Amino acid sequence: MSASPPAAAAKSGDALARRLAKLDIHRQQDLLLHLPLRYEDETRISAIREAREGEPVQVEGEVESCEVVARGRRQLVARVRDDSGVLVARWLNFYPSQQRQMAPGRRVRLFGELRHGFFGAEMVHPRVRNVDAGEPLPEALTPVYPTTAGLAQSALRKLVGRALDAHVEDELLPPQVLHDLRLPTFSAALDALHRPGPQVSVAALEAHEHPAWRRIHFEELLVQQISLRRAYNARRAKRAPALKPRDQLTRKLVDALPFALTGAQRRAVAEIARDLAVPHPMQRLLQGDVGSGKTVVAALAMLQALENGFQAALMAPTEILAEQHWLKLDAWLTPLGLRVEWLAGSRARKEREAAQARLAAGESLLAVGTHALIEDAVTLPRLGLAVVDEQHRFGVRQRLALREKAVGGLNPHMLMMSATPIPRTLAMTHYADLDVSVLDELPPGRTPVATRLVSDARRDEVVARVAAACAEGRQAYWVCPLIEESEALQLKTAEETFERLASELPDLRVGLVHGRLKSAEKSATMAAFAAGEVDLLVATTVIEVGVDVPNASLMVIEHAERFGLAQLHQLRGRVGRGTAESTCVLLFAADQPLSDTARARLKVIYEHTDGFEIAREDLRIRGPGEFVGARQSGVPMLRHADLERDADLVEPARALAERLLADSPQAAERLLQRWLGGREGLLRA
Ligand SMILES: Nc1ncnc2c1ncn2[C@@H]1O[C@H](COP(=O)(O)OP(=O)(O)OP(=O)(O)O)[C@@H](O)[C@H]1O
Repeated sequence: MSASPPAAAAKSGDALARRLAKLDIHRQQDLLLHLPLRYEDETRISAIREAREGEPVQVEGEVESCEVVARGRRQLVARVRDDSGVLVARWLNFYPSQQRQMAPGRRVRLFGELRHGFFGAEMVHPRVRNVDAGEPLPEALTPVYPTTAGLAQSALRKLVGRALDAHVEDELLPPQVLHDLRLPTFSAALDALHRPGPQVSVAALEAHEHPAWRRIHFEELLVQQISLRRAYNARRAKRAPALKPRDQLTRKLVDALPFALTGAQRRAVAEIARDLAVPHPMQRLLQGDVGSGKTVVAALAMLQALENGFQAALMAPTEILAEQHWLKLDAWLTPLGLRVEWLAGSRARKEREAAQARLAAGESLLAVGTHALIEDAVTLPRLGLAVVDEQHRFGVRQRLALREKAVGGLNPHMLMMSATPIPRTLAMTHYADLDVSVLDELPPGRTPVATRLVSDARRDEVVARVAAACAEGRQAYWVCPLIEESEALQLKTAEETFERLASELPDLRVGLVHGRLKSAEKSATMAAFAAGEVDLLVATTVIEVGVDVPNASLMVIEHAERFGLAQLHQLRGRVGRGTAESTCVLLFAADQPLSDTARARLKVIYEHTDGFEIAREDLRIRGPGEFVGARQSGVPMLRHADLERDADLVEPARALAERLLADSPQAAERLLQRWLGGREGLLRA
């Protein structure tokens, strides 16, 4: 895009190129997709006397006078007259060129907001255009583009205009799709957005409700699908060990379990088993609602690797969670004669080194741990399956690091697990490069958790309820108020809550866990709670995921209005895991009004128990951002499309992406080029 020499031109061309690069405009055609933020209507002229206040208008008249007034700060003050009256225009900071534009006798069009003040009509800092009498008005609305310092709207408009003039129709979508979805062609959409005619409603354009926008949204979603699908295909072309189902260890585990697998678990196990048997790396996301039983599904997948002489490892983001998994796997697999190695920061160095040595020598085939698993000292030479729990809490690099523990170019299969249900549109747009298994069925015998919303003015009654539940031999959680701004304050609050409850409930054995405790203390307290030696566990959100104590039947969450929906759902999921009737009490602050969002969240959690439903509501309330850590996942970000508004376009985009990749790979490639240019690699890094 930079101008050609001579030197001076080249220099200013470079500066321009740098500014454009800031807007992510690197090629001529990037200008086409640099779409307006809003529009100004310069297609009509208002009479000064009749011009409406409070909205941008254009007036035209002759400059009667123009002078620099030094009243405090220097101002440029001009009077402009049309047939209906006079208007005063003012500039606080001005250039000599502006003064020249406003020379008395010149004819001007002023664009800006007009006020009818005490001294008559006034405009502050209007935009000025010198015109000849009778000069025609522009036929299109004036687009206003996102820009950057040093790049004027007018310059950007010219560049876009030139790119549009040079653009030749380059329709890459099949006519049938345009017809079915009632979309304009690419060129027509660009024209409509960059140069909308005067009859088009500015409001509809700015609200992205015009068919031209729909075309852009669809194409952007399509490009995202193509890009994800290509990544998927590229991965499936790589080689991985074929881990055939041999039904030896897996059968033994299924027979030994104290429960029968649910239908959903059996389905997921079969999907995974099929993937593992293929000599290409699996990349599957296992999504399950709270308490749906993901761990056993992971265990069966790991055993399939073992049956084929390969190792398997499971990594979880927190020590509490990793330890829970380890305890479960250890209890299930030790009876089968298997050793499960436990790798976490808190383990004594000697024990850790011994475990690492057994894994490195291939004597041990199974490892469970935290980030400790991806430390340099760890090798898993025959790693055939890497399982990552709560995968969105890890960075891309960490997930890859686990896979790279294998040696000799071995490419392990990956199973990722998430306890945060993700709405379907979001899964399709962010995880289209993964296969997804869903556990949408809870083990039988669970009674739904009753949710109560209680004002904290009635805290005493809630404390009494805790006492009653524990007197019946049940256990309870009390979740401390969340204080995101300060970890120190969070700690103090947790300790105070603990002390207060311990003194209010002298007959109960009360424990405390929070993020700042040493790992050994944390796991001792958790173990005591699991063993029924602690009645009431006061905790911060460290217990959010994975904690599984079926005898706990009461959960109290203080200042529930401060928690996010996914968090509340996860926390509530800590109870109702046994057969006893369980209750979750959401205490909310009585002394201050709830924000609309907080109220909406509490209503959703009160009304719904299904995680997928809650996730859909959550998406509606706060948008997709926090669900998936989109930036981390390396998926190209959507600039124009909106998953909520354009939900109906996602499925057609997915279908067309697959079709294009199969039947017209060139069109798919050109779409990627059009939208991402050479940047796809960067975005996916
Ligand atoms: N089919 C089943 N029938 C009965 N109990 C089951 C079944 N599957 C798993 N469980 C038990 O249900 C509990 C929850 O299982 P698990 O901890 O794997 O859930 P999870 O999906 O990880 O949930 P969370 O994300 O809430 O931790 C465990 O105690 C587990 O042993």
